[in-house]
Amino acid sequence: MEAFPLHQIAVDKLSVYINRSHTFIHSTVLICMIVYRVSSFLFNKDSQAIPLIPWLLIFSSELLLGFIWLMKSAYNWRPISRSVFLERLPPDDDLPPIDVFICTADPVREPPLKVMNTVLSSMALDYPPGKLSVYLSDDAGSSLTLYAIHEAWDFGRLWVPFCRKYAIKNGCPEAYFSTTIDDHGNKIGFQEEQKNIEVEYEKFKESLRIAGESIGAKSSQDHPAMIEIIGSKDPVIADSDDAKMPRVVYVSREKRPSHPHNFKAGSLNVLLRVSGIISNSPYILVLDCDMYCNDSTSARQAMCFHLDQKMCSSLAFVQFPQKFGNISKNDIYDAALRYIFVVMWPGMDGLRGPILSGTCFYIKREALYGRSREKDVDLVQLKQSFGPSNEFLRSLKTKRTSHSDNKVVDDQDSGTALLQETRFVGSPTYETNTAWGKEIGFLYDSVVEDYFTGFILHCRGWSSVFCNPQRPAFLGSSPTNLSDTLIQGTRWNTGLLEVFLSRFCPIIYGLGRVPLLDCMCYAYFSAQPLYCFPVWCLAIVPQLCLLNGIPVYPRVSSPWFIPYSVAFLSTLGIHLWDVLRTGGTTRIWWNEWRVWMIKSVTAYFYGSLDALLKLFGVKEASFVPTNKVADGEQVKRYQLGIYDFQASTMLLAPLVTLVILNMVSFIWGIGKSTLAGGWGELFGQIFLSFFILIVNYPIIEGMMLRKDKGRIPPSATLFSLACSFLILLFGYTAFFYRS
Ligand SMILES: O=c1ccn([C@@H]2O[C@H](COP(=O)(O)OP(=O)(O)O[C@H]3O[C@H](CO)[C@@H](O)[C@H](O)[C@H]3O)[C@@H](O)[C@H]2O)c(=O)[nH]1
Ligand SMILES: [Mn+2]
Repeated sequence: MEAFPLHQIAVDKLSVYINRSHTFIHSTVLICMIVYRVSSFLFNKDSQAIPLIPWLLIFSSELLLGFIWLMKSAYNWRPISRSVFLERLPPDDDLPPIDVFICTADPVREPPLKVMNTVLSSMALDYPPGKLSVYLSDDAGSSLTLYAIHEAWDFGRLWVPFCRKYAIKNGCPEAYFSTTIDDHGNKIGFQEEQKNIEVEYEKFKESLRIAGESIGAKSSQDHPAMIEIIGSKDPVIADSDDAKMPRVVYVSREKRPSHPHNFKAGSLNVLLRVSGIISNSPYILVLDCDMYCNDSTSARQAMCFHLDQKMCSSLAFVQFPQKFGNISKNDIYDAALRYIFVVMWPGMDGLRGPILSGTCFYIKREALYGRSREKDVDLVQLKQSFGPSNEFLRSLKTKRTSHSDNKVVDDQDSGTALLQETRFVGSPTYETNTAWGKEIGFLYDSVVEDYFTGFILHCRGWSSVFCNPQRPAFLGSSPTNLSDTLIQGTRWNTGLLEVFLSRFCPIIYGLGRVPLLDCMCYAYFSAQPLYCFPVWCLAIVPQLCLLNGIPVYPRVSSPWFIPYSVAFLSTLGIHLWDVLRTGGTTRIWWNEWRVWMIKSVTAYFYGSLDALLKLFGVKEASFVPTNKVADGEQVKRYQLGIYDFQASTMLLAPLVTLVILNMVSFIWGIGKSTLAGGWGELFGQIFLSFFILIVNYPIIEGMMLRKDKGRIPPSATLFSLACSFLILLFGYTAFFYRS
C-alpha cells in the first residue's frame, strides 16, 4: 500500500506561461539587435559611423548582456512551490539524529551574545533532544566565546525545557523576549515561568557583558585545537534535566599561520570529522552565527523530504531561504537578497533544485563524503581520501541512532581518548595529501564554498529541494549599510568569478553532468560579476559618442528602433512582474534596479578584479567576515530609506564618476539637439543617460543636495570629477580625434 506523501508541489502555471512568452519575444528582438549592429557597421560608410573601438565595446557589451540574459532565463522555466505534512512523519523514535554546525570567526564582528542566541535557538529545536547535537566552531579560538558557551549551556537548561513545555516556536531568547507574540498566556503558570526565565536571560547577558570587559574579545590565528563537550564535566551530568538537553560541543580547530585554513569551508570540514567521531548523525544543519532558528519545526519540515522514499536516495540537501529580521519596508540596499530567494531558487526548485546557500540547509552527511566512499571499501584507499584517523574511518561504517549509543557519555576513559582523537582530526596538517576540500566535504577552490560545493554535488547526480514555509524557519541579520553590503558583495563575486574562470566553469564542466537548464542557472550565477563590463561600457561609451555627435542607436523613425525599445521594455517588464507576483512593490522593483547598477560598477567590478589578480597569483585568498555590529545612526537612515554614503572613496568613486559623466552628456545632448536639431538620431543615447540618472538619483542628491553625515563626502566628489575629466579627455583623443 502506498503511504500518504510527506509533501507536495504546486507549479506556478501563470508564471510559466508569461515567462516563456517573454523568453521567446526577448530572444527574437536580441537577434534583430545583433543583425542591426553588424549590418550598420559593415554598410554605413558615412562620416557619422561609429569608430571601431567604441563599436567593439558596445557590441561586446550587448552580446554579453544577451548571453547573461539567456542563462538567466532558465530560472523562469518552471517555478514551483512546496508544502509539507508534518503530521505524517514517523514517530519520534524513528527519526534520524541531526548534527547542527554553527560557525563563528571573530568575537568583535560577531558578538558572542549573538552567537549564543543562535546556539540556544538550535538547542531548542523541536526534535528529540537525544537525537540533536550542536557544534560551535570558533575560528578565533576566543576564551570569551568559550566562556559564553558555558554560560549559554547553564541558561539553556532553563530555556530548552521551557521552549519544549510551551511549544515555543521562536527558540532565540533575544528575539523571543523582544517580541513575545507567541500566545501561551492561558496555560497555567506560563506567565510566571516566562518572567523568571526573562530574569535569568538578563543575568546571562550581564555575565557575558562583564566577561567581555575582563576577558576581552581577542582573536588568535595561532593556537592548538580545543574541543570540549559542554556540560559533560558537570557533576550533575546524570540528572534528569540533562537527559532532555541536546549535546553541545565547542570546537576550536588548531590554527597556524604557516598552514592555510580555508576559512569557513575549513571549519565545516573539521566539524564534519569531529562530529563524525562524537555523534555521526546522518543529517546536518549548517547555520552561520548570524542566523537563528525562528521556527523550531524546521528539522521536521526538512525530514518530510529526507525521509520521502521516492526522492531520498538522490536528495542531498533541503535549502531554506535566508531571511533577515532587520529589513526595512523599502530595503534600499536590497539587503534581503529578495530576488534570489523569491524568484531564482523557486525557479531552480522546479529543475534539479536550488543552489546551496551557505546557511539554513539540512544536508545528508553521506553526500559530503564524495565518491570515494562508494568505492569498494579498501582501507588504504579510505585512508588516502579521509586521512589517517581510525576512529573517523570507523565512523564511516557505523550508524548511530541516538546519544545513548555514544561512548563519550558512557565511558570516561574512552571518552578522553575520543576527545584526544578529535583534536587530532582538528589539526591543520590532518588534511595534507587527503581528498578533504578537493572531493570530500566542503570544497576549498572558491571563497563561495557554498555555491561551489552545491554545484559539484549537483554534478555528481545529487538533487536538492527548496523549502520556503510561510513562517521563516531561520532569521538572520543582513548588512544594512552601503559599505558593508558592497564589501560582502565583492567577496561573493570574487568567489563566483573564480569558479567561472576555473576548469569547473559551469558552462563547460556542467554540460553533460547536470541537465542543460540547471547548467544555465549555475552559469548565470557565476557569470554575474561580468555584468560590470557591459554596465561600465554602456555608461561611458554611448555618452562619449553623444558628446562627439556620433549616434550609436537607430534613429527613432527607423524600424530598427523597435527591437531596442522592445528589449528595454521587456527587461523592465518581466522584472516588474517577478517582483509584483511575489508580493513586492513598484518601489522595490525600482530599488532592485538601482542596487543592481550600483553593484555592477562596484562589487561586481572589484570582485572581478580580485578574481583576476588571484588567477594570476598576485593576490591571496581572503575572507573578511561581514560586520554584524550595526551603527545606530546608519540603521536609522536605512529604516527611513535614506542612503548612507559613508564608504571608502574606492567604492564611491565609480558611482559618482559615472553619474557626473552622464549628467554632462545628458545636458550636452539636450542642448545640442534643441539648438542644432538631430533629436531622432541621438534620442537613444540621451534617453540612456536620462535613465541612468533617474535610477541613480540618490547619488546626485547625496553629492549635491545633502548636508548630513551620510552624504557623499566632498573629497569623493572631487576625486570623481577628476576621474570624469580624464575619461572625457581620453575618450576624445583615443576614439574620436581625427587629425
Ligand atoms: O574564516 C572564517 C570566515 C567566516 N566564518 C564564518 O562563516 C559564516 C559566514 O560569514 P559572514 O561573514 O556572515 O559572511 P556572509 O557574506 O554573510 O555569508 C554568506 O556568504 C558566505 C560565502 O562567502 C557563505 O558561507 C555564508 O553562508 C553566506 O551566508 C559566519 O558564521 C562566519 O563566522 C568562519 O567560520 N571562518
Ligand atoms: Mn552572514
